Amino acid sequence: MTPTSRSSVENYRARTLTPGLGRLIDITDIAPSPGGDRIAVTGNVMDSLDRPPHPTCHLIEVATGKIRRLGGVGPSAWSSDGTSLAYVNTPTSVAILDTVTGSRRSYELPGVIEYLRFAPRKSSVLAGVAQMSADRSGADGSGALSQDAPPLETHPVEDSSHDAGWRHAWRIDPEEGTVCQVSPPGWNVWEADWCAAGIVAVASRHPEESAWYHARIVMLRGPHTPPRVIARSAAQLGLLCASPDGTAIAYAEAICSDRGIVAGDAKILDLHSQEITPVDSGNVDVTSLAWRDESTLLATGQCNLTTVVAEATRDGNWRQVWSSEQRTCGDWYPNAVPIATDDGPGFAAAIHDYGHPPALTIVTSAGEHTLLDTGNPGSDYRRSIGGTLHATRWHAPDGLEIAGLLATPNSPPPHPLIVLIHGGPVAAYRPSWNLIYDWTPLLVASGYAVLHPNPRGSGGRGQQFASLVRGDMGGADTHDLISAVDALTQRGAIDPQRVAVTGRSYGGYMSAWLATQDDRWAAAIPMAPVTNWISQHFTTNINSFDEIFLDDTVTNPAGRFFSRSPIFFAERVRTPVLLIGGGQDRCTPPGQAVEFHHALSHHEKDSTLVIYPNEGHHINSPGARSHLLVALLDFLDQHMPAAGAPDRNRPSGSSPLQEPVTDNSAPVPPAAHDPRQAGRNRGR
Ligand SMILES: CSCC[C@H](NC=O)C(=O)N[C@@H](CO)C(=O)O
Repeated sequence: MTPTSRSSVENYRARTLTPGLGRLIDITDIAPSPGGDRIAVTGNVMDSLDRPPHPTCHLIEVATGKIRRLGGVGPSAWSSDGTSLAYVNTPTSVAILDTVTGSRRSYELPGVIEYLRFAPRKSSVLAGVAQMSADRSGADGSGALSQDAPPLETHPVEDSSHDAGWRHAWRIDPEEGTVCQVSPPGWNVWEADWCAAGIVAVASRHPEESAWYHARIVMLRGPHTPPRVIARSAAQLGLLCASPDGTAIAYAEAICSDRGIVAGDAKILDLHSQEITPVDSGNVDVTSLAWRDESTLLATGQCNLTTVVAEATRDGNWRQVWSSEQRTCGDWYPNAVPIATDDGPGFAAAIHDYGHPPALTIVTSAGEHTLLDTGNPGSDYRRSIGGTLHATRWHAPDGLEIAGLLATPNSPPPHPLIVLIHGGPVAAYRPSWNLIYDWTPLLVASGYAVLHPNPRGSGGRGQQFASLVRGDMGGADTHDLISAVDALTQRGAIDPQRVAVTGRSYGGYMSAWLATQDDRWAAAIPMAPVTNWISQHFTTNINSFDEIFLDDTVTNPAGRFFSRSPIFFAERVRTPVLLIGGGQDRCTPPGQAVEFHHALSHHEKDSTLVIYPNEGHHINSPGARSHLLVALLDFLDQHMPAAGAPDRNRPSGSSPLQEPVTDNSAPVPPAAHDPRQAGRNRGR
């Protein structure tokens, strides 16, 4: 670790984060009251630079913008008369606040509460409860849900005592003061909502993450009766919500690679007639659904790089009410919720773009009204050093147009380039504040252009486009990425001698794979990668994923489990490789990075391995994150220094990232981020 990169990262973190300490820095859940006069908001607050942000609920008065901190960890739900607000108070308890009297009662549940739904016109609350041993989704960072459990001493996915935790639906009855499980044993409930006949759910017969890929929509019939299946799909099912009168449900049918990252075709199922009406959203992949009233849904979606908000009626008609190619809302994908306003029906969303962090905004036909802006001098500073983001398009060798977002320093081109490949593969970039990973502004400020490509298989371009990666991972999408580098070179935007490839999860797989397929890369940095689909199949908690997306069986020796695994082509690699993994990752276990490192070392290639013992699929703790960024900058600087990168001979403090800050943070405690396992092999 060079002191220069270290001080760059520490200064970057201090200057971008310190001004936001103690304040909301993002918005993760928005719940408007039925009358639209108040909005319950959950967002993250960071108290100190060396602790991860924590979620907190707030209540905002729409007329005045007055904000009250409720505490709790969210999310929340309103009763239909607007007099009660339920919110997750601690990970395992729900608070129900009487907003008229101010009194509050708390209900303890036997696990981690993931979502809440108030029964229409009643006081009961439905809670989705996951047992402590249940897995987080890969999209949520993987690892066990239990925050307090000590890190496992053994390799987590090989620990046979690890019992997959179940997820169940529970009912809280405030009038009786009781809580009870309402889903039957033997059925795992991923999502649920009230309906006229009881409760509808996305459910599967097994609790493991892998079972989600085959989940169905069921009608729950109490804790002692098997549910009745009411909808199934060859793809995945999500975004379930029931109409306020409980007579219909809306959901999305989508090709998904991750639980919680859903973009697809919206459907409405009439629970009485059993008739399913497709919503005609055209080229828009639907990413969130919420009923405005008995007959109208507010839907959000992505169409290529554009974010779309629309209203859909029960007969499947679609009317766009807002769209932007420059701004977006939501987290992994666009998200917005309906709100009643004096100007008529509107929507509330956390709107952001590459230059502005999320701002809670109410949008009506009369215009936009910002209620809460999470911007602060730290985000202003980040904008000032983060360069410019442009949409860019190129053609793959087979003629298919591919789109992406290119972030460039404000210095003249050509720039050294980092190709930052998103995970999934069915996810997508759009012009958002964090561009999924939150690394781009630092890389741009260090002198690198960063390409965020949406190769075939990405979300937001329809189910046919998403399906192009099924049975062909590491196939045509490889050429979508290579052709991007060719196009940017031809346009004079980048220096082809200094191109790195990186990404996490599926992006980590593609980074390792590209290093085996082409020698043009100056550096490859696969993070949480898959490098051997065969061992991945037997160690991951989502082995349905590889079967679906390789469209093959692990026992086929001539099949894609072999032919698309980077490890079997390690001898071809000419690129220096830095492999990163999380010790608690159950999605792409750390063994995937370890195996590739050993294979590269066996062939005397230049490989470095860093495993963070206490991290999951995402590297979240501030210490490990800082270590990762320093390792990344050092590796890039070593193999493809940026012209505008800090000059090693320049005195500290003379580059934008090294200016001393007045309110500096404490240095990162070394014990928090010392990699347990780090190896280096200097190859030929
Ligand atoms: C390559 S195996 C699984 C990869 C994972 N997708 C499914 O779980 C993945 O790429 N996750 C992304 C999110 O899309 C990530 O960034 O973690």
